[in-house]
Amino acid sequence: MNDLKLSIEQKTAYDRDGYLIVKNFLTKEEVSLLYNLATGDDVLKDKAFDFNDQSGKRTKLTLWFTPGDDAYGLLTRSEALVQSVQDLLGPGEVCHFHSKLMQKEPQVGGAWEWHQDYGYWYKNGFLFPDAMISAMLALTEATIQNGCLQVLKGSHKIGRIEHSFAGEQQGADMDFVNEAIGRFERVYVELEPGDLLFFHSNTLHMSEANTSDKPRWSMISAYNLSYNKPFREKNLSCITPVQTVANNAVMSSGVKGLSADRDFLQKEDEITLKVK
Ligand SMILES: O=C(O)CCC(=O)C(=O)O
Ligand SMILES: [Fe+2]
Repeated sequence: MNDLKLSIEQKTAYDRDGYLIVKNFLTKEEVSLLYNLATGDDVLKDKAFDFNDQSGKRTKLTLWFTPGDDAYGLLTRSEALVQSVQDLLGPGEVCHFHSKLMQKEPQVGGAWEWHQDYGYWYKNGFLFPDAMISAMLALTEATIQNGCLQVLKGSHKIGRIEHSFAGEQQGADMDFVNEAIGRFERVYVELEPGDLLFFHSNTLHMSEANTSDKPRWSMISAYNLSYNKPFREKNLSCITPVQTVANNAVMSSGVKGLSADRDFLQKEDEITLKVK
């Protein structure tokens, strides 16, 4: 793992643009360990649920709250990742809200409507969007062809936009989105395996369906500062400071899968997701 220390310039860019790309955050060995685990682990597969877009295409995702001692937990607790989150969010205790393994399969991987992650999290009762961030780690390459993330550069400055159900997802009010599209640059975030993208909880983003013959797999981890205590979300992970581990923990732990008694999200239990 890259001994990441974000520069003042990177922090300035994040504050200005609402996102920051860190190339080669993970080594090739780490990515292949994590990807093999993602594709081979029965628990990760068993706990996955389908998340449908409006046209019926689906993303498979597995979401857990408390980070454990498995390779994914160790990654999200690594000094490099947690310290970078700290640098971007500013003072406060860094907590891990949840991580999702996103499995966007060839031909069937679904689209994501324009949204802000805070469009979801506001509904969980979080008050402070600036205390929340998403970190997306590419496990495969992400390209325009396989439906990479698109962000509107600088759109986090808009503040929260109203969100309502768009199929099973939350979509931002399209009048505001269309206005924003006219005013902010649209960036296609193409990533190599091991690259990392940070984005602000109010950054408008979306992705197209994966109509290519290549999968797009990623992990998205959401972090929060402990003072930002939500009044609806019951899971305590988001206000529990992360116990950090050394950057080499992912590799030195060997391949270790997630245990089945982890606090995985059941789709039915989540108030921000509509279950038909
Ligand atoms: O991975 C994607 O294409 C988008 C997912 C996303 O924005 C989310 O889960 O909030
Ligand atoms: Fe999102």
